Amino acid sequence: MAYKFKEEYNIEVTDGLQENYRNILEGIGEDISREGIEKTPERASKAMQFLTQGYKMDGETILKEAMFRESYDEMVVVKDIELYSMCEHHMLPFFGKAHIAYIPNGHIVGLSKLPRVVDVFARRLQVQERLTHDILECINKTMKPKGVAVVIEAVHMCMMMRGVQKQNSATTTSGFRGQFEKIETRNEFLKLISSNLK
Ligand SMILES: Nc1nc2c(ncn2[C@@H]2O[C@H](COP(=O)(O)OP(=O)(O)OP(=O)(O)O)[C@@H](O)[C@H]2O)c(=O)[nH]1
Ligand SMILES: [Zn+2]
Repeated sequence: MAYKFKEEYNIEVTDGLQENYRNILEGIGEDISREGIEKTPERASKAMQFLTQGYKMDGETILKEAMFRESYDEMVVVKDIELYSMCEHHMLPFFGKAHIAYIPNGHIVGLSKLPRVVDVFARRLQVQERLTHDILECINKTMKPKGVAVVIEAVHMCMMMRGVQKQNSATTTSGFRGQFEKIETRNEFLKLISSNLK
């Protein structure tokens, strides 16, 4: 169960980050001794460790914990997996949904492991394209399915709160391997993820 983030923080990392957060607060003109801010460096340090816990996780190990031999060879789709990540350019959140499909090749995987793999790669500094690719390749390499597809739809705070300040634009990225490279299979997946069935 190495992938479960325990609320245990490395003291040296926490101390190092706290020092830096103190500098940031001073840098923006905050009074670091006022009551509301006093503990903020420690809180922010722990929050940042939580949000980047994916660096310590391994997607392959997670998938292998629940791969079961099974002859089912139709498409399996897990859609609307919520994700929270941070862009590597501004360290601001981007968030949205991931949709994953695979076609088994002798093995199925525990359904919860797919959202866990999303978190492994989302809980780091990312760009949406690489996040999509990381998830795709992890599933492809570990499960060797007949096909795998990943679509991510997300909004980026760095485009909303600052910069171009566009509130209504969303970004879609996708990746397809194996049988999903065929247009009919890809279309079936895209149709399934656009249905409202919950
Ligand atoms: N391709 C891609 N770009 C991203 C992602 N997240 C943020 N960005 C972009 O990264 C770019 C960084 O561009 P720079 O010109 O170096 O940074 P900047 O001056 O802050 O740019 P603006 O955001 O346009 O103000 C921006 O265009 C962001 O919109 C992502 O996941 N994928
Ligand atoms: Zn950004």
